[in-house]
Amino acid sequence: MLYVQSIERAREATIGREGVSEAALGAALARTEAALKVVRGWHADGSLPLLGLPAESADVAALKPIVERFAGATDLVFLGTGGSALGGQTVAQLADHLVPGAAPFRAGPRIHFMDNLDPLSFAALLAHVPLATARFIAISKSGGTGETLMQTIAVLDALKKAGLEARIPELVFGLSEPAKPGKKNGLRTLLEGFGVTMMEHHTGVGGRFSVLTNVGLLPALALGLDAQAIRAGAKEVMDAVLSGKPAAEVAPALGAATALALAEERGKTISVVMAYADRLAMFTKWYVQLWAESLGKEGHGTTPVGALGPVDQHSQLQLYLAGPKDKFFTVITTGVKGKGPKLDPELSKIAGEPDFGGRTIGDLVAAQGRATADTLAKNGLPTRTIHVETLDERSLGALLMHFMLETIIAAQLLGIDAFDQPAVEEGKILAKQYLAES
Ligand SMILES: O=P(O)(O)OC[C@H]1O[C@](O)(CO)[C@@H](O)[C@@H]1O
Repeated sequence: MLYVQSIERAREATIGREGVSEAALGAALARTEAALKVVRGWHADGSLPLLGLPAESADVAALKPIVERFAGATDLVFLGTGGSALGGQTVAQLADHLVPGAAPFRAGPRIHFMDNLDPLSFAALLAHVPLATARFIAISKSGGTGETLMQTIAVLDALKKAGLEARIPELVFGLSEPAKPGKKNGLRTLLEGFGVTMMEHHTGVGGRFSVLTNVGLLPALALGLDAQAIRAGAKEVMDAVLSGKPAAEVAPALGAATALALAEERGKTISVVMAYADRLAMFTKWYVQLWAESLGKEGHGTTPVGALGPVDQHSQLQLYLAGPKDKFFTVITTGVKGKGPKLDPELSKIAGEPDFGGRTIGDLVAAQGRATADTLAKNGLPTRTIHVETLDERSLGALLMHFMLETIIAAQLLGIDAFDQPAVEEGKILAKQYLAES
């Protein structure tokens, strides 16, 4: 198994009355059998293409010629937001993207995910990025997201003003849904007008579920990662779902049942995912969108919170341990024992920490992850642990698939559609209206 999940510290039998009772978990698991059946049916009839992706590889191979066109680039600038950026960034962290201490020294092109629209940041990018040697990749499933359209227009304009208009088809790439009669796709129309190569966003895979498509795997390949291994890891989890085993033995099903039972029985309306690895920081942000946008409907949903260990022990843990008992915790650890600098015994003694001597930084981080899970449990707070011994493409693929399946199964249990986000549209329309009036 690429990861090991345990819900023992979420059970009433282990932690007391804030934990899920056997009866409530049993009932949720019984409902989960039906949800699993639905998911297996969707896989069999192909009606949810995401479920078949882990077994595919031809589409990944087809990205090679695009990635070859990035060769020699000084900068790769990804334009896009939400599901069009979070999966790519999550995967890119395996190649040290946004990893303190490592990111500035990584070989290869500089990576920019301009996912948040901030005028000062975007102006800074355009002022500093060498336009002639950068590649710009605009990603939007709908092709109508205001942030992405604005960024793309600004880039095209900058290229034109720099006398690079003739090179736009070489420097700019697009990724969006195929043209549909009667459906506006501003990004596609704009870029095609400049002769830009357009890649197709899978029509059957929603943005926040798109990390295993070209949306997440193009950045992976561009950073030299093994995209097929990401798919292979995801396939192991999908295979477990298809194995026909009972829900209690299928990790994403057990996770969904536990989360839902804790929300219903014990009022755990906040789901904190705390990962003890810098390279999982974006994973927690990806999870937040996935869980929030998929389940926050019709008065349902629990509020996802991403946290990073050990740093957030020094900001959030006090609240988690002594604040309202409204949270379900997931602590994700990796096999860091023995990793990193080994500490000098003499210096450790002088610092008043003789036990640090001969130990590695990874030894401490491993101990901290374990201690946090145990402390939460000792305080009667329901905690699931997920351990990934080796964080690499395969295990990340497995984690991504686990959480996508857990979310889909949770939506089934709640009787809601995991794949739309109708409430967000209202604000988008209003913002465009205010802009027109300004
Ligand atoms: O990929 P698109 O269509 O630009 O959408 C970006 C994001 O905006 C949302 O539609 C929400 O506003 C997300 O669901 C999506 O991931």
